[in-house]
Amino acid sequence: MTQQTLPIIVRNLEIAYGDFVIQRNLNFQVNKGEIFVIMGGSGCGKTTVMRCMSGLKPPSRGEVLIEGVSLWRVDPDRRAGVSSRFGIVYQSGALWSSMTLAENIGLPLGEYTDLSPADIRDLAALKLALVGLAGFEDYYPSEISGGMRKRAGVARALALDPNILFFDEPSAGLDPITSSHLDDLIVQLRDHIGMTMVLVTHELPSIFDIADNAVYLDAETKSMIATGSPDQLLSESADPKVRAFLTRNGKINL
Ligand SMILES: Nc1ncnc2c1ncn2[C@@H]1O[C@H](COP(=O)(O)OP(=O)(O)OP(=O)(O)O)[C@@H](O)[C@H]1O
Repeated sequence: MTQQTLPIIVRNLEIAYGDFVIQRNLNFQVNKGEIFVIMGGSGCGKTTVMRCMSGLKPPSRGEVLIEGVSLWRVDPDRRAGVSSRFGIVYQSGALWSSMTLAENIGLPLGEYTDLSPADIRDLAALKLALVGLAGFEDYYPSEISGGMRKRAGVARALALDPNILFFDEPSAGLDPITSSHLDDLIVQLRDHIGMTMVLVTHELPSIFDIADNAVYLDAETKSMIATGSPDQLLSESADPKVRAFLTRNGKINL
């Protein structure tokens, strides 16, 4: 795959808050149609790296190439154009509590398209059906379960037909069964729509069940110490931190 067709290349990336560097020397790529996980212990910078990859926070050094376009070196208008092809699913679902699910999903459609209100409603219903919420158009977020709210958050992120979907801790606050259903949905969307997915998570079941490739960020050295498929990292990584992370709680037997 050439640089132009690779969805995401992260090159020599450094992220910082003010003078405080969180991660540096990050180099990895995300292939088209893959589920890519950013993993690591609490506070190592996973969410910040994802914010940088999705156009929300500028890096202090290095670059993020999206299909060959350097996201932080182009002008803000071009960056907004590239970012408009991203969908972001936030931990909380980020739904407006005073709006129905259909209205929540219709919001970006009303803002960024010329579709009529009737078409917007139809499209919102279609996106809800895609995530298994057909018939829930007129429900308010408070009237559905936590797992359903996450799905509605996914439907909203799908509203503008993104080519890359970013998830921040999709399983946060969900029980293991609901979380595994959400993982199934992520795989289905990738398989049926061919979207590229980037997930921040430290949930081992998700990492081993759905990730094609991953990067491990280490808080101590402030850099990535491994990248590859989780199975490959488990069997080949000599780094004790990566092995400890992937085998913690005795969930995986070596
Ligand atoms: N807006 C901010 N200003 C200053 N420091 C911040 C800000 N947001 C995060 N940080 C710090 O940056 C570091 C990385 O945070 P980040 O949320 O990216 O890590 P994470 O790996 O996603 O954490 P977690 O797994 O706990 O959600 C942390 O030390 C955090 O305290």
